[in-house]
Formats: sequence, structure tokens, C-alpha cells
Amino acid sequence: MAHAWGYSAENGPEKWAKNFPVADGPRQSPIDILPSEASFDGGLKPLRLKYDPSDSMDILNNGHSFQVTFTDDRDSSTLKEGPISGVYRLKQFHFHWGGSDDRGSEHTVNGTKYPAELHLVHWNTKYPSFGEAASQPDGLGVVGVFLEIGAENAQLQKVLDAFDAIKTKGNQTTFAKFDPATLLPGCLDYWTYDGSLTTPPLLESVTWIVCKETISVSPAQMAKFRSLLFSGKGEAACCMVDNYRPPQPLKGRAVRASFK
Ligand SMILES: Clc1ccc(Cc2nnn[n-]2)cc1
Ligand SMILES: [Zn+2]
Repeated sequence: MAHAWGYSAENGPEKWAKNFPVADGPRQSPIDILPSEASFDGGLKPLRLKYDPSDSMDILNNGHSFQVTFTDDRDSSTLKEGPISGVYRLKQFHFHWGGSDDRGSEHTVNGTKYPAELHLVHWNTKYPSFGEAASQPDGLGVVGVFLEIGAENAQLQKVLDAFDAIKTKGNQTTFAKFDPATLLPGCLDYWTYDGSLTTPPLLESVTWIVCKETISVSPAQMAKFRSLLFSGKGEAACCMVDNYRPPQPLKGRAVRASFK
């Protein structure tokens, strides 16, 4: 692929395997979650998420999504328990969304697509850095939360209010004192399975933790997501929409549920 990966017909998910052969690997993400085929595992612990708002640093348009990045030089914003062992530190969170409300999430539930999906990316501190962890089978823990059309989400609005400063690829601005716990649903029941990053390099290093309960987003807020651009300043404007990979083959993997 002469040009970098993206989400268009020329460089999108159907083309990624050319430069990233792991795209056809045994533990790729996302997947279609079938609740009736998930097995309840009473041994799964509740998620233990602890976030320090002072760890939030900045918000960046990276040309594929936008991300809020956290300082991760100490165990102040962490994921513990749930399906994982040890301590995983929050590195960043970002979203995937569609060009209309009928699509946008990466994981689906009984084939249902949500308009957007939040990903909170954590790395296993048994490894020296995020980069090291990302290449290990137990290196990353990503918490996924579906967004469902409903009431305006005041906490999410704090993130959207920063968008005017990050409209184009490469733009970044400070984003301090934000508590990502305010974006979590009230109930943290989850499905979990072994998977991968959903963008190149598609590394098979992610323990996926997908929340059963959704959070709300209003139609106007979804329109704000769609106001970002994949393109850089001075380039032909290309709306940042449909930045999601479709579900991948389960290939015999088990999906466990933390709830009955
Ligand atoms: Cl650091 C990083 C790399 C890739 C992605 C894309 C992604 N992988 N799984 N969910 N999103 C997110 C963060
Ligand atoms: Zn993601």
C-alpha cells in the first residue's frame, strides 16, 4: 500500500492485511458479541477502575480518531481485577463512530451496531512501557463502552467542547483535569475475550472488556464528532466518520460474561 492506512475503500480495513498480515490472525478484533453464546464465569471479578483527573494531559487529532492522553509514569490511573491480573495503567482513550447513527461501533451485539464506541486503553505494568506491552499477548487491557442515542451527555460534552482546537490531523491542545470515570456506565457488567488492536499494527495483545451497559449521546453530539477531519490543515477536507473496523472471525475463541 503506497499510502498510509485509513478507512477509505483504497486504504481501509479490507486492504490492511497487505501491510499487516496479522489482520487475518487467530485473535483479531472487534467481534460480534452473541450474549446467548457467552458463558457466565463466576470467577470473573468486578472491574476495579481508579482514575486521577490530574493525569489527563492533552487531546489530539491523530488523523484516525481523536485521543485524550494520560501521564502514565505512576500507578495513579489504573485498571485492576476484572479478567486481568496485576496492574494496568491508563494510556489514552479515544472513540470510533459512524457517518450516521445506524453505525459506528466496532464491536456489535447480536449484529447491532451502535453510533459510537469509547475505548479506554491500558497497559500491563509487568512490562517497562506501553510500546513493550503492546507486543505481548497479555500486554493491553481495553475497556469498551457503547454510545446509544438519547439524552445529551454533559460529561462527554466537556470532550466535544475541545474539538474546535483539534479539527485537523496533527492538532493538539491541553486537556487537563478530566476524569474518564465520568464516561463510564453506572453498571460495569462486561463481556471479555482475547483480541487485538483494531487498527494497524493490529497487535494481538488486548484483553477486551466490553461493557454491557451503554452511555448516552445526543444526535447533536454525534454531529459534533462528525465535524472533525481526517485531513490536515490546508488539505482537501475529509470528514472523520466511519473510523471503525467491522467484526472479525471469532476463530473458536470463548467470550465470557461477568454477569448472568
Ligand atoms: Cl495506542 C493505540 C493503538 C491503536 C488503537 C486502535 C484501537 N485498538 N483497539 N481499539 N482501538 C488505539 C490505541
Ligand atoms: Zn479503539
